[in-house]
Amino acid sequence: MGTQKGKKTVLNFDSEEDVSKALAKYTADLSEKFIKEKGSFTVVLSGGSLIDTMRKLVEPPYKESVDWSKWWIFWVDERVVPLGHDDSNYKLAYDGFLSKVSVPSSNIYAINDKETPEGAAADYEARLKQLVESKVLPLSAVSGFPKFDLMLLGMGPDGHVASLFPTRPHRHEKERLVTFITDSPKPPPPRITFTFPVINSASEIAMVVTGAELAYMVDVALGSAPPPDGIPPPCTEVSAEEELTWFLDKDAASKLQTSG
Ligand SMILES: O=C1O[C@H](COP(=O)(O)O)[C@@H](O)[C@H](O)[C@H]1O
Repeated sequence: MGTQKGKKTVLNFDSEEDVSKALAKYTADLSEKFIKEKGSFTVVLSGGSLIDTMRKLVEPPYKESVDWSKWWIFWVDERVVPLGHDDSNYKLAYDGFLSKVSVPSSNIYAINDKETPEGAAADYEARLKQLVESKVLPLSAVSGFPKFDLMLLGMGPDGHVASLFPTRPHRHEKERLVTFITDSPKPPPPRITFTFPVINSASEIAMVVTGAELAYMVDVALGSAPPPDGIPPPCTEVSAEEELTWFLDKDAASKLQTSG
Protein backbone atom coordinates (compact mmCIF):
# COMPACT_ATOMS: atom_id res chain seq x y z
CA MET A 1 0.00 0.00 0.00
CA GLY A 2 1.12 3.61 -0.60
CA THR A 3 2.94 5.60 2.04
CA GLN A 4 0.64 8.25 3.44
CA LYS A 5 2.60 11.50 3.89
CA GLY A 6 -0.18 13.92 4.75
CA LYS A 7 -3.44 13.54 6.57
CA LYS A 8 -6.18 11.18 5.35
CA THR A 9 -9.85 11.95 5.95
CA VAL A 10 -12.85 9.83 4.99
CA LEU A 11 -16.18 11.66 4.65
CA ASN A 12 -19.39 9.63 4.38
CA PHE A 13 -22.60 11.09 2.96
CA ASP A 14 -26.14 9.76 2.63
CA SER A 15 -26.40 10.38 -1.10
CA GLU A 16 -24.51 11.41 -4.22
CA GLU A 17 -26.41 14.72 -4.02
CA ASP A 18 -24.87 15.34 -0.58
CA VAL A 19 -21.41 14.45 -1.94
CA SER A 20 -21.95 17.00 -4.70
CA LYS A 21 -22.88 19.73 -2.17
CA ALA A 22 -19.93 18.95 0.10
CA LEU A 23 -17.48 18.75 -2.81
CA ALA A 24 -18.58 22.19 -4.03
CA LYS A 25 -18.00 23.77 -0.60
CA TYR A 26 -14.65 21.97 -0.16
CA THR A 27 -13.42 23.15 -3.57
CA ALA A 28 -14.67 26.73 -3.10
CA ASP A 29 -13.03 26.91 0.36
CA LEU A 30 -9.70 25.66 -1.04
CA SER A 31 -9.96 28.13 -3.93
CA GLU A 32 -10.31 31.00 -1.44
CA LYS A 33 -7.45 29.71 0.73
CA PHE A 34 -4.94 29.18 -2.10
CA ILE A 35 -5.81 32.43 -3.89
CA LYS A 36 -5.33 34.32 -0.61
CA GLU A 37 -2.00 32.57 0.02
CA LYS A 38 -0.46 32.60 -3.47
CA GLY A 39 -2.71 34.48 -5.89
CA SER A 40 -3.73 31.44 -7.97
CA PHE A 41 -5.45 28.06 -7.71
CA THR A 42 -4.18 25.13 -9.80
CA VAL A 43 -6.81 22.42 -10.21
CA VAL A 44 -6.40 19.03 -11.85
CA LEU A 45 -9.55 17.36 -13.14
CA SER A 46 -10.39 13.74 -13.96
CA GLY A 47 -12.99 12.51 -16.42
CA GLY A 48 -15.79 10.07 -15.68
CA SER A 49 -18.51 10.68 -13.11
CA LEU A 50 -16.52 13.38 -11.29
CA ILE A 51 -17.62 16.20 -13.58
CA ASP A 52 -21.29 15.57 -12.91
CA THR A 53 -20.62 15.39 -9.16
CA MET A 54 -18.98 18.84 -9.45
CA ARG A 55 -22.28 20.33 -10.66
CA LYS A 56 -23.04 22.29 -7.46
CA LEU A 57 -19.84 24.31 -7.87
CA VAL A 58 -21.26 26.06 -10.93
CA GLU A 59 -24.50 26.97 -9.15
CA PRO A 60 -25.14 29.84 -6.70
CA PRO A 61 -23.53 30.83 -4.40
CA TYR A 62 -20.20 29.47 -5.72
CA LYS A 63 -20.72 30.44 -9.37
CA GLU A 64 -20.57 34.08 -8.25
CA SER A 65 -18.34 33.88 -5.16
CA VAL A 66 -15.39 31.90 -6.58
CA ASP A 67 -12.67 33.98 -8.26
CA TRP A 68 -12.51 31.92 -11.48
CA SER A 69 -10.04 34.39 -13.03
CA LYS A 70 -7.30 32.96 -10.76
CA TRP A 71 -7.96 29.30 -11.65
CA TRP A 72 -5.67 27.13 -13.78
CA ILE A 73 -7.09 23.88 -15.12
CA PHE A 74 -5.26 20.65 -15.98
CA TRP A 75 -6.25 17.02 -16.61
CA VAL A 76 -4.82 14.12 -14.63
CA ASP A 77 -5.55 11.93 -17.64
CA GLU A 78 -6.91 12.33 -21.11
CA ARG A 79 -8.07 10.07 -23.90
CA VAL A 80 -6.07 10.74 -27.08
CA VAL A 81 -9.03 11.66 -29.27
CA PRO A 82 -10.05 15.01 -30.82
CA LEU A 83 -11.07 17.53 -28.15
CA GLY A 84 -14.61 17.61 -29.56
CA HIS A 85 -15.00 13.80 -29.37
CA ASP A 86 -17.51 12.32 -26.94
CA ASP A 87 -14.71 10.30 -25.25
CA SER A 88 -12.65 13.44 -24.53
CA ASN A 89 -12.26 14.34 -20.85
CA TYR A 90 -11.77 17.96 -22.00
CA LYS A 91 -15.16 17.96 -23.76
CA LEU A 92 -16.81 16.39 -20.72
CA ALA A 93 -15.36 19.08 -18.44
CA TYR A 94 -16.07 21.88 -20.92
CA ASP A 95 -19.72 20.93 -21.39
CA GLY A 96 -20.44 20.22 -17.71
CA PHE A 97 -18.24 22.77 -15.95
CA LEU A 98 -15.88 25.09 -17.82
CA SER A 99 -18.51 26.51 -20.20
CA LYS A 100 -20.45 27.74 -17.14
CA VAL A 101 -17.67 29.73 -15.42
CA SER A 102 -15.08 32.25 -16.54
CA VAL A 103 -11.68 30.56 -16.16
CA PRO A 104 -9.35 32.39 -18.63
CA SER A 105 -8.95 30.20 -21.74
CA SER A 106 -5.15 30.70 -21.58
CA ASN A 107 -5.21 28.98 -18.15
CA ILE A 108 -6.91 25.83 -19.49
CA TYR A 109 -4.40 23.11 -20.38
CA ALA A 110 -6.09 20.70 -22.78
CA ILE A 111 -3.88 18.14 -24.51
CA ASN A 112 -2.56 18.62 -28.03
CA ASP A 113 -5.04 16.39 -29.85
CA LYS A 114 -3.02 16.40 -33.10
CA GLU A 115 -0.27 14.28 -31.52
CA THR A 116 0.21 10.54 -31.05
CA PRO A 117 -0.17 9.30 -27.45
CA GLU A 118 3.61 9.44 -27.01
CA GLY A 119 3.79 12.93 -28.55
CA ALA A 120 0.81 14.21 -26.53
CA ALA A 121 2.39 12.99 -23.27
CA ALA A 122 5.75 14.60 -24.13
CA ASP A 123 4.01 17.84 -25.14
CA TYR A 124 1.97 17.99 -21.90
CA GLU A 125 5.07 17.27 -19.82
CA ALA A 126 7.01 20.02 -21.61
CA ARG A 127 4.18 22.50 -20.96
CA LEU A 128 4.16 21.59 -17.25
CA LYS A 129 7.92 22.17 -17.12
CA GLN A 130 7.43 25.61 -18.72
CA LEU A 131 4.91 26.43 -15.98
CA VAL A 132 7.50 25.42 -13.40
CA GLU A 133 10.01 27.76 -15.13
CA SER A 134 7.50 30.60 -15.11
CA LYS A 135 6.72 29.91 -11.41
CA VAL A 136 3.04 29.12 -11.96
CA LEU A 137 3.74 25.63 -10.59
CA PRO A 138 6.09 25.22 -7.62
CA LEU A 139 8.15 22.08 -7.14
CA SER A 140 7.42 19.92 -4.13
CA ALA A 141 10.18 20.23 -1.54
CA VAL A 142 9.51 16.56 -0.70
CA SER A 143 9.52 14.93 -4.17
CA GLY A 144 10.98 17.55 -6.54
CA PHE A 145 7.93 17.08 -8.83
CA PRO A 146 5.45 19.86 -9.77
CA LYS A 147 3.02 20.54 -6.97
CA PHE A 148 -0.62 21.25 -7.84
CA ASP A 149 -2.99 22.78 -5.30
CA LEU A 150 -5.89 20.36 -5.78
CA MET A 151 -6.42 17.11 -7.67
CA LEU A 152 -9.97 15.85 -8.08
CA LEU A 153 -9.81 12.10 -8.71
CA GLY A 154 -12.32 9.39 -9.49
CA MET A 155 -11.78 5.65 -9.29
CA GLY A 156 -12.79 2.73 -11.53
CA PRO A 157 -14.19 -0.59 -10.25
CA ASP A 158 -10.77 -2.18 -10.97
CA GLY A 159 -9.14 0.41 -8.67
CA HIS A 160 -7.65 2.53 -11.46
CA VAL A 161 -7.11 6.22 -10.87
CA ALA A 162 -6.27 8.69 -13.64
CA SER A 163 -5.31 6.26 -16.48
CA LEU A 164 -3.08 4.19 -14.19
CA PHE A 165 -4.48 0.68 -14.44
CA PRO A 166 -3.71 -2.31 -12.16
CA THR A 167 -2.47 -4.49 -15.01
CA ARG A 168 -0.38 -1.94 -16.91
CA PRO A 169 3.30 -1.28 -16.00
CA HIS A 170 3.09 2.50 -16.45
CA ARG A 171 1.47 2.67 -13.01
CA HIS A 172 5.04 2.15 -11.70
CA GLU A 173 6.62 5.04 -13.70
CA LYS A 174 8.86 7.03 -11.35
CA GLU A 175 10.74 9.50 -13.62
CA ARG A 176 8.28 11.03 -16.07
CA LEU A 177 5.64 13.61 -15.17
CA VAL A 178 3.25 12.41 -17.85
CA THR A 179 3.21 9.02 -19.54
CA PHE A 180 1.06 7.31 -22.16
CA ILE A 181 -0.72 4.05 -22.85
CA THR A 182 -1.99 2.64 -26.13
CA ASP A 183 -3.83 -0.39 -24.73
CA SER A 184 -6.02 0.89 -21.92
CA PRO A 185 -8.25 -1.94 -20.67
CA LYS A 186 -11.07 0.62 -20.50
CA PRO A 187 -11.86 2.17 -23.89
CA PRO A 188 -10.69 4.21 -25.62
CA PRO A 189 -7.22 2.53 -25.65
CA PRO A 190 -4.92 5.54 -26.32
CA ARG A 191 -4.50 7.78 -23.28
CA ILE A 192 -2.02 10.00 -21.49
CA THR A 193 -1.82 10.25 -17.71
CA PHE A 194 0.01 11.96 -14.88
CA THR A 195 2.32 9.57 -13.05
CA PHE A 196 2.15 8.79 -9.33
CA PRO A 197 5.11 11.04 -8.44
CA VAL A 198 3.10 14.04 -9.75
CA ILE A 199 -0.26 12.91 -8.36
CA ASN A 200 1.18 12.29 -4.90
CA SER A 201 2.94 15.69 -4.86
CA ALA A 202 -0.39 17.56 -4.84
CA SER A 203 -1.18 19.59 -1.74
CA GLU A 204 -4.76 18.37 -1.58
CA ILE A 205 -6.45 15.41 -3.24
CA ALA A 206 -10.15 14.59 -3.28
CA MET A 207 -11.07 10.99 -4.11
CA VAL A 208 -14.69 11.27 -5.16
CA VAL A 209 -16.37 7.86 -5.20
CA THR A 210 -20.09 7.16 -5.48
CA GLY A 211 -22.16 4.12 -6.38
CA ALA A 212 -22.47 0.51 -5.21
CA GLU A 213 -20.25 -0.90 -8.01
CA LEU A 214 -17.26 0.76 -6.30
CA ALA A 215 -18.02 -0.55 -2.77
CA TYR A 216 -15.62 -3.51 -2.95
CA MET A 217 -12.72 -1.35 -4.18
CA VAL A 218 -13.42 1.23 -1.45
CA ASP A 219 -13.17 -1.63 1.05
CA VAL A 220 -9.83 -2.65 -0.52
CA ALA A 221 -8.51 0.92 -0.31
CA LEU A 222 -9.88 1.86 3.11
CA GLY A 223 -11.18 -1.23 4.82
CA SER A 224 -10.18 -4.81 5.30
CA ALA A 225 -10.90 -6.45 1.93
CA PRO A 226 -7.85 -8.18 0.43
CA PRO A 227 -6.75 -6.78 -2.96
CA PRO A 228 -7.62 -8.79 -6.07
CA ASP A 229 -4.89 -11.42 -6.76
CA GLY A 230 -3.03 -10.06 -3.73
CA ILE A 231 -1.82 -7.04 -5.72
CA PRO A 232 -2.74 -3.61 -4.30
CA PRO A 233 -4.51 -1.62 -7.06
CA PRO A 234 -3.51 1.96 -7.97
CA CYS A 235 -6.20 3.52 -5.72
CA THR A 236 -4.25 2.28 -2.71
CA GLU A 237 -1.19 4.29 -3.75
CA VAL A 238 -2.76 7.74 -3.66
CA SER A 239 -1.51 10.14 -0.99
CA ALA A 240 -1.36 13.92 -0.78
CA GLU A 241 1.31 16.14 0.71
CA GLU A 242 -1.21 17.96 2.92
CA GLU A 243 -4.51 16.06 2.93
CA LEU A 244 -6.23 13.28 1.01
CA THR A 245 -10.00 13.48 1.47
CA TRP A 246 -12.29 10.62 0.41
CA PHE A 247 -15.86 11.69 -0.45
CA LEU A 248 -18.12 8.60 -0.32
CA ASP A 249 -21.84 8.16 -0.69
CA LYS A 250 -23.72 5.50 1.30
CA ASP A 251 -23.55 2.99 -1.57
CA ALA A 252 -19.81 3.33 -2.10
CA ALA A 253 -19.20 3.03 1.66
CA SER A 254 -21.61 0.09 2.13
CA LYS A 255 -19.04 -2.73 2.43
CA LEU A 256 -16.69 -0.54 4.46
CA GLN A 257 -19.36 0.02 7.06
CA THR A 258 -20.25 -3.66 7.38
CA SER A 259 -16.68 -4.97 7.40
CA GLY A 260 -14.93 -2.20 9.21
O1 LIG B 1 -11.52 6.42 -17.72
C1 LIG B 1 -11.55 7.10 -16.71
O2 LIG B 1 -12.07 6.56 -15.59
C2 LIG B 1 -11.85 7.11 -14.28
C3 LIG B 1 -13.02 6.67 -13.41
O3 LIG B 1 -14.22 7.10 -14.03
P1 LIG B 1 -15.65 6.94 -13.33
O4 LIG B 1 -16.66 7.18 -14.43
O5 LIG B 1 -15.71 5.54 -12.77
O6 LIG B 1 -15.76 7.99 -12.28
C4 LIG B 1 -11.67 8.62 -14.34
O7 LIG B 1 -11.31 9.10 -13.07
C5 LIG B 1 -10.64 8.95 -15.40
O8 LIG B 1 -10.36 10.33 -15.43
C6 LIG B 1 -11.18 8.53 -16.73
O9 LIG B 1 -10.33 8.84 -17.83
